[in-house]
Amino acid sequence: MLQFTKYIKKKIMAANISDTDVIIDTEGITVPECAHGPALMFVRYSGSDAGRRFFACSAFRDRKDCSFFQWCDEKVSQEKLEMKKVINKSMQPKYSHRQYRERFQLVLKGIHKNERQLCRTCGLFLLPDEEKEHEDHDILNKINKAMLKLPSQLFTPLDNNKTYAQYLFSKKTVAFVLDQLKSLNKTHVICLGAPRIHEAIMNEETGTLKSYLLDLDFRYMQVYGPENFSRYNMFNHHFFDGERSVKFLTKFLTGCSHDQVAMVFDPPFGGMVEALSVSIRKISELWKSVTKAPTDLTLSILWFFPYFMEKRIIDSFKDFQMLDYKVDYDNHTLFRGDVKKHGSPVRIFTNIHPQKIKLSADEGYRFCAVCKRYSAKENIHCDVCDSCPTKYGATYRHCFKCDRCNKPSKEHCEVCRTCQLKGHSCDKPSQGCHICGALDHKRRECPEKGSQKASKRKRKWVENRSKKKMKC
Ligand SMILES: C[S@@+](CC[C@H](N)C(=O)[O-])C[C@H]1O[C@@H](n2cnc3c(N)ncnc32)[C@H](O)[C@@H]1O
Ligand SMILES: [Zn+2]
Ligand SMILES: [Zn+2]
Ligand SMILES: [Zn+2]
Ligand SMILES: [Zn+2]
Ligand SMILES: [Zn+2]
Ligand SMILES: [Zn+2]
Repeated sequence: MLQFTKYIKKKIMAANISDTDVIIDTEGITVPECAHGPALMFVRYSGSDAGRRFFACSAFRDRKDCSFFQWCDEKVSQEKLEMKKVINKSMQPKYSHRQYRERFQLVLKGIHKNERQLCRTCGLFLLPDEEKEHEDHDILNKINKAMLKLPSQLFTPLDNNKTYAQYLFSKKTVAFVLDQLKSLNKTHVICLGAPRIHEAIMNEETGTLKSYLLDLDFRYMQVYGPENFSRYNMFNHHFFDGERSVKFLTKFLTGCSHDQVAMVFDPPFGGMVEALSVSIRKISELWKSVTKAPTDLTLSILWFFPYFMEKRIIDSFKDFQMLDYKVDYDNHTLFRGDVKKHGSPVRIFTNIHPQKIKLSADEGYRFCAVCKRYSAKENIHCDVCDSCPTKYGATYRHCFKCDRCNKPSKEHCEVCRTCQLKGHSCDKPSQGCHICGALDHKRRECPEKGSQKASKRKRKWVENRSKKKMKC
């Protein structure tokens, strides 16, 4: 299982540090749309088409799930454009938000609880005469009103990592998040890709919190009206109901003070951080303009992501910090093996001061007076680094050659000039810049970018490593 978890980690990192980059700046370019709104523009750096730009689906990372693909320099025929329109339409949900709501009201008020049915295969609450169309499907019967208040438990989790990656928080994590929001005096929460937090807030009896859900999952259009839910794509900031949704979200935020709002954000881990960052900034701008927040303030965000993506988040959001709290999921079986040993690898990244987010002593967290934050019990303060440096697993050990703390399973390698796992291969850099090989930046920030000497330099660098390795 440990090996399997490593495999998943590699895949998540590969989605973000691959030979393909997303190009955010598309000003002056006509961006085509797939069924999930405007496509993203990418460039690949290797293979026969290296350097050629293309458009692909922003939401789904497998062509099997959304086949949209178009070269940026391609002339698309009218016939193909028409065909794409037909495909996009066929991939939309069966009903509009209004129609889903009307159907749901009929189910709620017109059908006795013993007769109420949900087709879990289609994610659709059924009207009386529709049963036949779903004959071979997975049908849930006898749905009472209490069950309808917990849609995230009724719907089958869409846990394909390349599409919805629907991993749902455990009860404990939901309670933790709600407690934190309350103690931070938040009243309005934007749940971006966090249906379970939304559901818990909607069911809260005290009513101190209000929530607005933004999610790609069309099934929630049945349960929540537009005043609480909009179908939204977090990779291209696309509201499927356009301005109408923006108006509802604006209305939700209207009247509350800027510091009463927070956003809880749990995206698919394989998604591109750069694209997510753009959407976060746009939502933040909306919050700023509606609540008239001072320009130097930012929307309070709790972003759930694996610890090994820390650098990528901090690169985009300098004021974010990673908390030690280990986020627990109900259906994240992929992480189970390691979770038993070390706890979950998923953390919270936030721009809220970590001191304000109290972690329970009962679960082993303690307050580090030097760092002014709560740290996990294994995360012992290092006086040399002047921080609590352990990210995951056993307590990190200080390496004076690297001048930082590293995993205890690693030891310093004179060839790589960093701490590496025993038995690693010195000539295969697992991370770092594809152009010059340095570990402290990505291809995008490489000073050698665009230089003709770059590949020569990389070749030389690899050669040197191999020579050193032989000497070693
Ligand atoms: C990792 S799950 C998070 C669920 C959360 N842990 C909870 O329990 O509420 C990812 C969520 O993002 C949603 N999602 C996936 N792709 C999306 C996209 N492109 N835009 C918006 N939401 C998306 C999924 O439907 C799912 O609810
Ligand atoms: Zn698509
Ligand atoms: Zn069905
Ligand atoms: Zn510390
Ligand atoms: Zn240290
Ligand atoms: Zn070292
Ligand atoms: Zn090495």
